[in-house]
Amino acid sequence: MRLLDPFSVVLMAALMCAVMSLVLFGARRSFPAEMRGIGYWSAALAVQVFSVICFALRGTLPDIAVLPLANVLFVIGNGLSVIGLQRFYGVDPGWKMLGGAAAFSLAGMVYYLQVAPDYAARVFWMALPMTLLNGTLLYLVLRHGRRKLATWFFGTLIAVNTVLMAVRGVMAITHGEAMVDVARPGLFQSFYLAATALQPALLSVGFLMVANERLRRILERRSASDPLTGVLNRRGFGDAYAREVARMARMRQRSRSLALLSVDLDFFKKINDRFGHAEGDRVLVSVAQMIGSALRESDVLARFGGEEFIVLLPDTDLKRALAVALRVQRLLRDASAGDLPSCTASIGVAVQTDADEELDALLCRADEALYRAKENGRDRIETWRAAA
Ligand SMILES: Nc1nc2c(ncn2[C@@H]2O[C@H](COP(=O)(O)OP(=O)(O)OP(=O)(O)O)[C@@H](O)[C@H]2O)c(=O)[nH]1
Repeated sequence: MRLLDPFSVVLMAALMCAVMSLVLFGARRSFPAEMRGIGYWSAALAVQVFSVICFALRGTLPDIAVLPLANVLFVIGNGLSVIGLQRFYGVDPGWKMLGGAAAFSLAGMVYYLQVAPDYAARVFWMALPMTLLNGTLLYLVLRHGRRKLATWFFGTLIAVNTVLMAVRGVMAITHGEAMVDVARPGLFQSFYLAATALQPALLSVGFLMVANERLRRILERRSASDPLTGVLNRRGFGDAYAREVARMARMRQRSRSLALLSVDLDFFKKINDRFGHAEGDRVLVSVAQMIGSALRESDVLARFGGEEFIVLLPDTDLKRALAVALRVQRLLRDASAGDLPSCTASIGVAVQTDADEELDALLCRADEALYRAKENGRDRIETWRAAA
């Protein structure tokens, strides 16, 4: 029973590969530089187009001129997908595996075409590197992919493909040439033909879905952080604060409290004026690191702009908040021996015990305390006190 015409299927496959290759090549520029591997995925598809062209020349040119090349290009195409995914996940690219798989397939193809012609043996031989490469793709997704819908879709496609490659290899040995020759009619042959034709384009869609998911996370992170120091910005801090207050409300314990430190560098304008803006930037980066080193994992550090940092201390009362503020103050003083210009900070401390209080009100109270620290001579810590 012939379900599919091999030539038409192969032609459609080549066209899909070519289009997807162009799509990925164009898309690669719209992704941030830290997202790597997309260019390799595009190259992988382009190589597979050439592989299909070689397969299509079968009959026009002698088998020995086209089949080894077509198969090796198919292996290289799949190998480049592996390299692309390795780079995408930040894993060292396995060039040796790609080279080894290509050499292995070339040797087998030439041997089973020229020396001991055997179609079934060729299919089995080719199934080995293809199963290895697709199995590596699957391993990479399982090991490094985030458990998201896009990853499940991508992983399932790769798993189906890997199983198909392995099954075809086994069937070549157990059932012989008639069962695995795609030029012959048959259900399995047609299924294999359709699946391998769709595979490169479908896998690329899966890869693009995973890449988009990564892009979404990167943009989300960027929109929540301060580009200079890498700590949270006002937006990110607002989200972290809202999460903390919601947690506080859930606990329904009146004794629970959180604290806020408003840390403002003293006479920072002088540092800029004397050493230049770039040096001022370096001081801000180093101050952010210093404050961060004085905090617990659960504490939240942010820079809203300028030379003011805000610290959120969950589950913290006034006494502990003052201890943290003191630690920050000491760290800044001690750092004056380093290569960067030294600076001190004034710190305002406010504590929140009511989960219904708004962030702006808490910030206002911390700022009032900060203002007093500035007024009273700077390089000081003041706590918010209700007006008498
Ligand atoms: N290098 C650098 N400087 C910044 C940045 N943002 C704000 N500034 C500078 O920080 C300085 C803040 O100056 P002021 O508000 O007068 O405060 P100050 O000099 O620290 O004085 P007090 O806060 O009163 O102790 C200004 O010179 C701003 O240009 C930044 O991202 N990088």
